[in-house]
Parts: sequence; structure tokens; C-alpha cells
Amino acid sequence: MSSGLTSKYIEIHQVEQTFKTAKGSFPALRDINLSVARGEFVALIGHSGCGKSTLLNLIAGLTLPTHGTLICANKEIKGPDPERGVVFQNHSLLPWLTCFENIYLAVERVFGAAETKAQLMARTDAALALVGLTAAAQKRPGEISGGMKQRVGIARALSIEPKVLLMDEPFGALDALTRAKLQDELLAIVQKTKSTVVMVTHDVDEAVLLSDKIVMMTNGPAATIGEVLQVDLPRPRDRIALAEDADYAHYRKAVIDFLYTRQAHVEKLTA
Ligand SMILES: Nc1ncnc2c1ncn2[C@@H]1O[C@H](COP(=O)(O)OP(=O)(O)OP(=O)(O)O)[C@@H](O)[C@H]1O
Repeated sequence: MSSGLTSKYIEIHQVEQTFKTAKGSFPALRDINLSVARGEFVALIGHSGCGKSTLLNLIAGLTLPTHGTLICANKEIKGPDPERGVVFQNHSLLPWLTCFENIYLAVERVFGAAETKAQLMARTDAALALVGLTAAAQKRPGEISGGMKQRVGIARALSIEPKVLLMDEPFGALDALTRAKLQDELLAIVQKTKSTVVMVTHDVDEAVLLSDKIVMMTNGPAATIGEVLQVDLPRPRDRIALAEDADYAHYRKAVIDFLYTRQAHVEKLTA
């Protein structure tokens, strides 16, 4: 699947992130080197606190690395940019605005100078339709379910037509059935939009089902990339068929081995 993609759309070279804390400097990430191809779906997985969000925030441009460089579409990442849309676990919608208005705000910020109000509204409608929420357009976040709020968050991120979609555990707070439904929707949307996606997850099945590549991180402090697993399952992917697929089981086991045998061992050694 990913073999035909242009390599190195996102390039991360020798990135290191150290935080200043009250107890001194804390080395969160070291020696991070990673390439993401255009249209590739990449999952970042690792134990809690290993630095997944730190790495995603660096790609988003929300923080800058202590050392090293991050490049997206041949430009150095120096801050947030609409070319990189971000979806967080807690959806971060403005509670006093309707679903439509939450998305419209983002659309207006990015396209407002160049387009008419009718065009901006059409973009907002299209984003709501993409996630199946046309009927909820006039509802406020407090009036809809957690899964619907997450869909609005995804629609808002996609509405600005980002080159890259960055997702930090977007389904982490949802029940298993809603999560499965949104994973399937995301698969369909990404198939349609051909977006490049980097997603943080704790969920091994989510990583294998969605990704072209799973980036497995070692435990912190000074976490780094332990192994990168290429997931060559054909698309479109069907979760029910995959449940009995030998290749799927093989990929799943490889991630579990990394997380619970190799990284668990490191934890014991460093404890
Ligand atoms: N701004 C900050 N200042 C100091 N330390 C930080 C800061 N941000 C993150 N850290 C530390 O860096 C490490 C990595 O944190 P990060 O949130 O990236 O981990 P994570 O893998 O996303 O964790 P989780 O899966 O629990 O969300 C942690 O030890 C965390 O305490």
C-alpha cells in the first residue's frame, strides 16, 4: 500500500526534547528519526508517559524541539499551521457555539480572506456531511454524545483541508462500540481524502487496523523509537474479516511483544 507513496513528506531528523522542570531538566525524547510518506497513516504507540504526545506536538508545531529539525512538505516546522490539522482526545469544542459554528470558525480563519460567506458555509456543510452530522449542525456540544463531539472535532480538523491530520488519542475517551464505529468512519474518510495521518494511540488493535506503519516507542525518560512495523494489510480493511486473518494476528503479536515483553523488561531493569 505505502510502497507507491512519495517518501519523506514529514521528515524528523535527530530530534531531542528536554523540558525544564522545578527539579531540573527532564529529557523526554532523544534521537528521534522518522519519515512519513504522503498519504501514509502512521500510529505512534508506547507506554504511558513515553513521549507520544510530545512528539505529536512537535509535528503540530505547538512546541519546538531542543535539538534537531522537523520538516513538512519541504518546509521546516516552526509553529502551528493550517496545513497540519490537530484532533485532541477531549475534542476541544467551544461549548457556546453550535457544531456548525465551531467548524465555521476554523473555516473562516483559513479561507475567510479569499472566499465568500456562501463558500465558507458550503465548506462547513461538507465537513459536517463527511462525518454524518448534518442533522446535528445546530446543536451545541452539551447536547450531543461524546462520539458525536469527537466527530465534530474531526470534521473541524478536516474542514481546513490540512495536508496532515494529527490525532492525539482521538477515540481514547469513547466506549468500545462507538470507538469501533468512528475507526471505521475514519478509515472511509481517509480513503476518500487521501490524508496523511499521524495518530497517537494506546490501542494495539486500533493501530493495526488503521495504520500503514506503527512507530513503537521505548519507555522514557529519554524515549526514542524502538521499532517501526510496516503493516501491509490490503485496503479497504474490514474489521470482521481481519479478526480471523493470520497476517493481522502476526502484526498484533509483534506490537504486543514489543510493548509487553521487550519494553516491560526494560521497565524492570530501570526500576
Ligand atoms: N511541558 C512539560 N514539562 C515537563 N515535562 C513534560 C512536559 N510535557 C511532557 N512532559 C513529560 O514528558 C514525558 C512524556 O510525556 P507525554 O505526554 O508526551 O507522554 P505520552 O506518551 O503522550 O503519555 P500518555 O500516553 O500517558 O498520554 C512525561 O514524563 C511527561 O511528564
